[in-house]
Amino acid sequence: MTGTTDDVLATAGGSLRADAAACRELAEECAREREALLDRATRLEAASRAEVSVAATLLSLEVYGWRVLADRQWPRSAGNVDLLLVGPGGVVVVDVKRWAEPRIAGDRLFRGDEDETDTLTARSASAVPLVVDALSDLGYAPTAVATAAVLSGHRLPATDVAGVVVVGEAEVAPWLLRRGRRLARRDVDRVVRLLDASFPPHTTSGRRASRTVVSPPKPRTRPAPETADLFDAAEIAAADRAAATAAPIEQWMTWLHPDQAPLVTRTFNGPARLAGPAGTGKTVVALHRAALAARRPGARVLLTSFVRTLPVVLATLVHRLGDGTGGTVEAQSVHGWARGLLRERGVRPRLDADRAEVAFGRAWTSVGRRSVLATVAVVPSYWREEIDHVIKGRGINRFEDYAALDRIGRRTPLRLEHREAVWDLYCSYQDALAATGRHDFADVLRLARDELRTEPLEQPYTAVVVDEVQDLTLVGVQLLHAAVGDRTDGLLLVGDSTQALYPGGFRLKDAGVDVVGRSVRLGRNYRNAAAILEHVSRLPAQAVDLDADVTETPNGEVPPVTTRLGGAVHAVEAASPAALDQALLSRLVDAIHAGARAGDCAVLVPGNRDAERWLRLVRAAGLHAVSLQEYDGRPVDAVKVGTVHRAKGLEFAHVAVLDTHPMPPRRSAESDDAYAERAEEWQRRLHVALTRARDTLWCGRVVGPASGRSATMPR
Ligand SMILES: Nc1ncnc2c1ncn2[C@@H]1O[C@H](COP(=O)(O)OP(=O)(O)OP(=O)(O)O)[C@@H](O)[C@H]1O
Repeated sequence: MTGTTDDVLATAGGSLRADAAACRELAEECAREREALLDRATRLEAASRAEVSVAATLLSLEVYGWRVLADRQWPRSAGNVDLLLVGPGGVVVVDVKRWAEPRIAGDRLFRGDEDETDTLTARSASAVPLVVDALSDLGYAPTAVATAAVLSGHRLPATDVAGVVVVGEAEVAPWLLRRGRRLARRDVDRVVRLLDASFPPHTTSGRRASRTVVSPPKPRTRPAPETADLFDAAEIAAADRAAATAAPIEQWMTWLHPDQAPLVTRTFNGPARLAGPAGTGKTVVALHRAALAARRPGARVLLTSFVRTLPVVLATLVHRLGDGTGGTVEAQSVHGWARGLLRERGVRPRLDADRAEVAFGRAWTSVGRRSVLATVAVVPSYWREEIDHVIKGRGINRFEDYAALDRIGRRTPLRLEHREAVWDLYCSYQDALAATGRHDFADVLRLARDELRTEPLEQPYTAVVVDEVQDLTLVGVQLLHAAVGDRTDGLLLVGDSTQALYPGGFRLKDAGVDVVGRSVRLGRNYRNAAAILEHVSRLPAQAVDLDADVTETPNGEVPPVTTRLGGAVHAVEAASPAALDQALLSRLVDAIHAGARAGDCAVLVPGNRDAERWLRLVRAAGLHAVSLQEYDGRPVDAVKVGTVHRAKGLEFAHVAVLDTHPMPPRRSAESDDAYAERAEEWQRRLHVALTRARDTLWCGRVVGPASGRSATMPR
């Protein structure tokens, strides 16, 4: 069959033409792909230069003990880490970003108009567990690992974006140097060795670009800046100086002992209790748990204590621990928090301790003094404590409950007629207080608890961590319990019964808090040098029965063993108070002139008036002094002066304690029971004071006629 001439000419060479068109199309596709690959290569080279530049900046920190592992492979996956940093400030996983227009708005990170926050956090969420996992064998707490995105070629102070520190290249070195000290030098070496093995260097041989990953280049507003001269040696030197002054007593541990580390990540399926003698790291573990809880999505964490000044100090420490990353922890005293809650609910309690004292005086004069209570050989303040701590502190509203109450920790037995008289005194006190329109501390907690019982928090806390719980009343515990409930890893009660400073006690189960099976006792002392611990162990330890029926699982050695050798105890006996003052002042001045840091020294005294007097004395001797009322946990170059109550939960390298008689002066008309109870409280306070000392302890007391007491120490 033949066609027309036109048909023949149109058909001829057709398949070759089609092949040619296909070749041409492929050539154009290759050309586009070539362009894209070249563009990608250019961007990768720039990114690589950015990583080199950041690495070079960080290498300059080697003199400060920082080590840099560059371009590491994730274990069991194709991912990589740009830089892994290990140094005195812990471990930091670094992602280097070479972006043209980074900016932070609110708590989001943008690249131009594009919100990159989720990509940023997703990367950190996949990298951090791998590092934590690698380090867990060494007892390293998860809170020790930070992630940072370094913006190459930009200036930006370190800012927390959803748990990742976003920092300009120029500010990364000062930021690292400012981080609290977390690792000793030999630990840095151990961690580097471990990470080096777990995260091998990325292999470069045989790498091929994949055609499928090639994407058309994104339009750019302007090219990302190449690294300029952003690295400022003066800034680094300043940060290093700041880190050096921050180091001594406020330094924070992330290197937890293997006994402690599992407690940070352990899941408690309800309220939990962390017990153990002074200095065993209870607070450290609690702060790690608070920092970790704050990193969880939707977290709302409260860190609190009965001691007014302690939460501020703890907040400073937890901030150092979390490095300002990973959510916030609210830190407030229990009373401060309760008052805030009441304010929000439109209730304005008028807390007035002085008026309360006057109201009690009236009640005692009109009712108490004429009752059978006047025949009991105790001082009137005993009855005030009975009302504050036993009746109001335990939330008792009905006489029948008080009549049947097991008065834990109270030694003076009260028969029914006594209890009736106490109840009358209580009612009279309440009337007198109501007449003034004022409230006492116990009222504030009770009002807040009742408020929460009527109307629970709209957004309950996800975790509430309570330090020094032994000093909280039963109503206080109920209040905090109501703020978090029985949720998993919610309520954590931290404390040591032997350090209770207030009279009366209760069992947690009476407060409706069940910690059975979730109560752990720490036993290894990290604070007190051996000589100090030995000295303290000679004092009788008096425990109020906070959770008598809870079996604590020992975690570590019991009885406590110290991890710090050496230390020194100076026991001074003077013939008069003036001679004792003089002895301590000379000691302080000599120690500081010999090179001791004023900020590492503390003078602990029994009462507020003694504290004011000692502030004046120290200043008159030409030294700087700061009241523990004002101390917020940040390093200060001044001798810290305060009462034992204000020193709770704190520690100092050198501590001087005044009035270290093992027994209080006996008051006239005080029964044996009443004196024994007061002596127990006295000894617990002394115990708290002495156990604040890390390296040296100075104990002073007046002996002989001026003291009115015997100087014998119990054996
Ligand atoms: N694993 C550890 N390694 C080294 N030091 C540690 C460790 N754990 C805790 N410490 C340090 O021991 C000291 C005591 O810890 P912490 O204050 O937590 O004790 P505590 O049990 O709360 O004491 P207290 O009941 O007296 O308040 C602190 O200086 C803390 O940094």
